Amino acid sequence: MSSIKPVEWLGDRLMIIDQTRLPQHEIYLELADVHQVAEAIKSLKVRGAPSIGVAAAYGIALGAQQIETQDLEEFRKAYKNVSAEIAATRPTARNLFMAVERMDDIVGRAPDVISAKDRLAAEAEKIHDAEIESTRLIAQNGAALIRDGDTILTHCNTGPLATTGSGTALGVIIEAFRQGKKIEVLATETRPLCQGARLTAWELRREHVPFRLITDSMAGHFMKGARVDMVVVGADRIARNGDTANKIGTYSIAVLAHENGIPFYIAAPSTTFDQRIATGDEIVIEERSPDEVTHLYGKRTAPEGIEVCNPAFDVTPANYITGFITENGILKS
Ligand SMILES: CSC[C@@H](O)[C@@H](O)C(=O)COP(=O)(O)O
Repeated sequence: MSSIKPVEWLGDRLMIIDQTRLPQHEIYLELADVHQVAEAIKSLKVRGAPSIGVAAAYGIALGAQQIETQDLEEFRKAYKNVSAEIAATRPTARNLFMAVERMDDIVGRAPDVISAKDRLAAEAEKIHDAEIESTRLIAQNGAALIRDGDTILTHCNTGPLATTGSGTALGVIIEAFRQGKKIEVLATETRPLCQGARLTAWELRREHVPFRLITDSMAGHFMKGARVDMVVVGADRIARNGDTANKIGTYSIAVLAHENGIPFYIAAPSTTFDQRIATGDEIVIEERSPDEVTHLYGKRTAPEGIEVCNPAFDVTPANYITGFITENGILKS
């Protein structure tokens, strides 16, 4: 089985797998400029906090490469637009802003245009390599929490597609399975865009991990019946006090886990932790198009002309979180 490369730097363009077309179509797209990268992030062709951060870094490196001047001040002015275009794509994932800040810092310190461009490309590769290594360690650290015979519930998609590496929550699950533990997974559909049904189901099947797909509203039913031993999900941004933004629906699952005495873990690299914000109240929640709610797989399911809410994420208060599985070990909440 070939390994998935959700984001690949080709030196003068970026290749991604179009996650909006999975699982029916495995299509790779070549993105030739920063505008195409920004559009791919906005439209979720590339998605999941670590993958967004990696694509953002390469997008900025690509945009900078295409600035034609040799004058450093002019270059820095044009670079600001490149960086701002990427920063404006999606507001919630900390990884995106971590990447933007690191790239901005490189430009601020470069002595000339040629070295700025070279160092930006090198920095993007460094960010990419670090996410791959972090998720490898997260998978190992988290797998130790899983016992033989466990049923694990997960939400959204947090595998290789979402991370460019082993995955966060899904990486933990896949690693436990590879270690020979007999586990079963309950994967939620994850409305409105069905990252669970489309992407997690695709990734688990590729890995031959036994799983069953459930709709989001079935989670409580399975937890109450003592048929879930552990919940593990990913994160888009974690505040200093441990409040965690993740895919919409995560908060409901955390409350249900708490009510039923089931451990609830967040798996995330240090690049998702935001030291600048004290609590989850400061996290900006992305509001996406109403079409994502009124339509399912491109087909309208709701009447025309109605009011719709579509927050892409919610915040789970730290007191519902048993612990954080990171590359540096398990942090208790
Ligand atoms: C390892 S990915 C962690 C999160 O980014 C993931 O759980 C999630 O919420 C993804 O949301 P998405 O809107 O699909 O980018």
